[in-house]
Amino acid sequence: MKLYKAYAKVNIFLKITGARGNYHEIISRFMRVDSLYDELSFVAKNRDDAFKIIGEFSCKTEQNTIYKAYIALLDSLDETPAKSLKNLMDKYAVEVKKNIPAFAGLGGGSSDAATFLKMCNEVLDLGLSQNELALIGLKVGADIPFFIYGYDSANVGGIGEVVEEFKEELLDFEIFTPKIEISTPKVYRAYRENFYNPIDGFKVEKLKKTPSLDILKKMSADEANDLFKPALQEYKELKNYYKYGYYFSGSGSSFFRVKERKQ
Ligand SMILES: C[C@](O)(CO)[C@H](O)COP(=O)(O)OP(=O)(O)OC[C@H]1O[C@@H](n2ccc(N)nc2=O)[C@H](O)[C@@H]1O
Ligand SMILES: Nc1ncnc2c1ncn2[C@@H]1O[C@H](COP(=O)(O)OP(=O)(O)OP(=O)(O)O)[C@@H](O)[C@H]1O
Repeated sequence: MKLYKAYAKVNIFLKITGARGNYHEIISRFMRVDSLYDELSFVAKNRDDAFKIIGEFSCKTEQNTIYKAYIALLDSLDETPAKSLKNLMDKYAVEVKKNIPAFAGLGGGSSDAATFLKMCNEVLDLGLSQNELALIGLKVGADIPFFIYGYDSANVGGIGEVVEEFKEELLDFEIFTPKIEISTPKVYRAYRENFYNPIDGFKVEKLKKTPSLDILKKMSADEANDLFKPALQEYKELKNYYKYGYYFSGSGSSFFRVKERKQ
């Protein structure tokens, strides 16, 4: 069966622009990490088994983003395509070769979910547009729309649903992920309680136009990512891993820097 790659991402910058209920509106440059991906495929399974995910996961199937994406997709479909989807998942398991670390700020779970949605759309010929898939994905996680569109680089806004391609060369990253299980809601909560200071529209427009390499030359790690300071506050041990010249991805715990321009 065909292998599908679910790439990781890094957040070159991540600035908060406001609040929306329990969520935060952001402006962030997402870049795909070409060298780090999970591999997903459909493999034949016993018809009697329930929805099955094969792979090394620390969570139950019901909590897996792939399962949540399946439920969200089922909910969005009319009766006939919903039946085909159920039929597909009766016959096949989703096998995942997990390479992207979890709790890493690299979007592993989100990328798996997005890839699963795209696989179903392709295999069942559901005819869903990228916008439709992104909206279904958004119900499962804020990072999923970026992975649906599959751009190398994009400015991501709203809570994650506004994805605008940014044309630039893909960069090659060196990444390290401290073994700290960072909770994304906890970091956002700490930001809201102690660091809340949304940036203005003028700065947003400037950031959106600046190439990623320039951002990384001009900004320090804490200037580039509004979640770095709250993460340091909530996870004191993070400080021991920080190395000068590295940047913080998402809510962590990964740090990255550019290796070289991709040939
Ligand atoms: C940190 C990032 O990964 C950066 O790309 C994302 O902003 C978070 O994306 P994610 O992990 O897919 O987030 P979700 O699983 O949708 O949300 C987890 C929790 O993070 C917080 N959250 C998430 C996204 C966002 N724009 N504002 C938030 O405040 C909310 O408390 C939410 O309940
Ligand atoms: N498909 C999946 N891959 C990895 N972890 C998953 C998946 N589905 C659910 N999880 C659970 O989600 C948590 C971590 O999620 P994930 O791998 O997406 O990392 P993350 O670093 O939080 O991602 P993000 O970049 O969005 O912050 C763990 O509790 C893990 O058990």
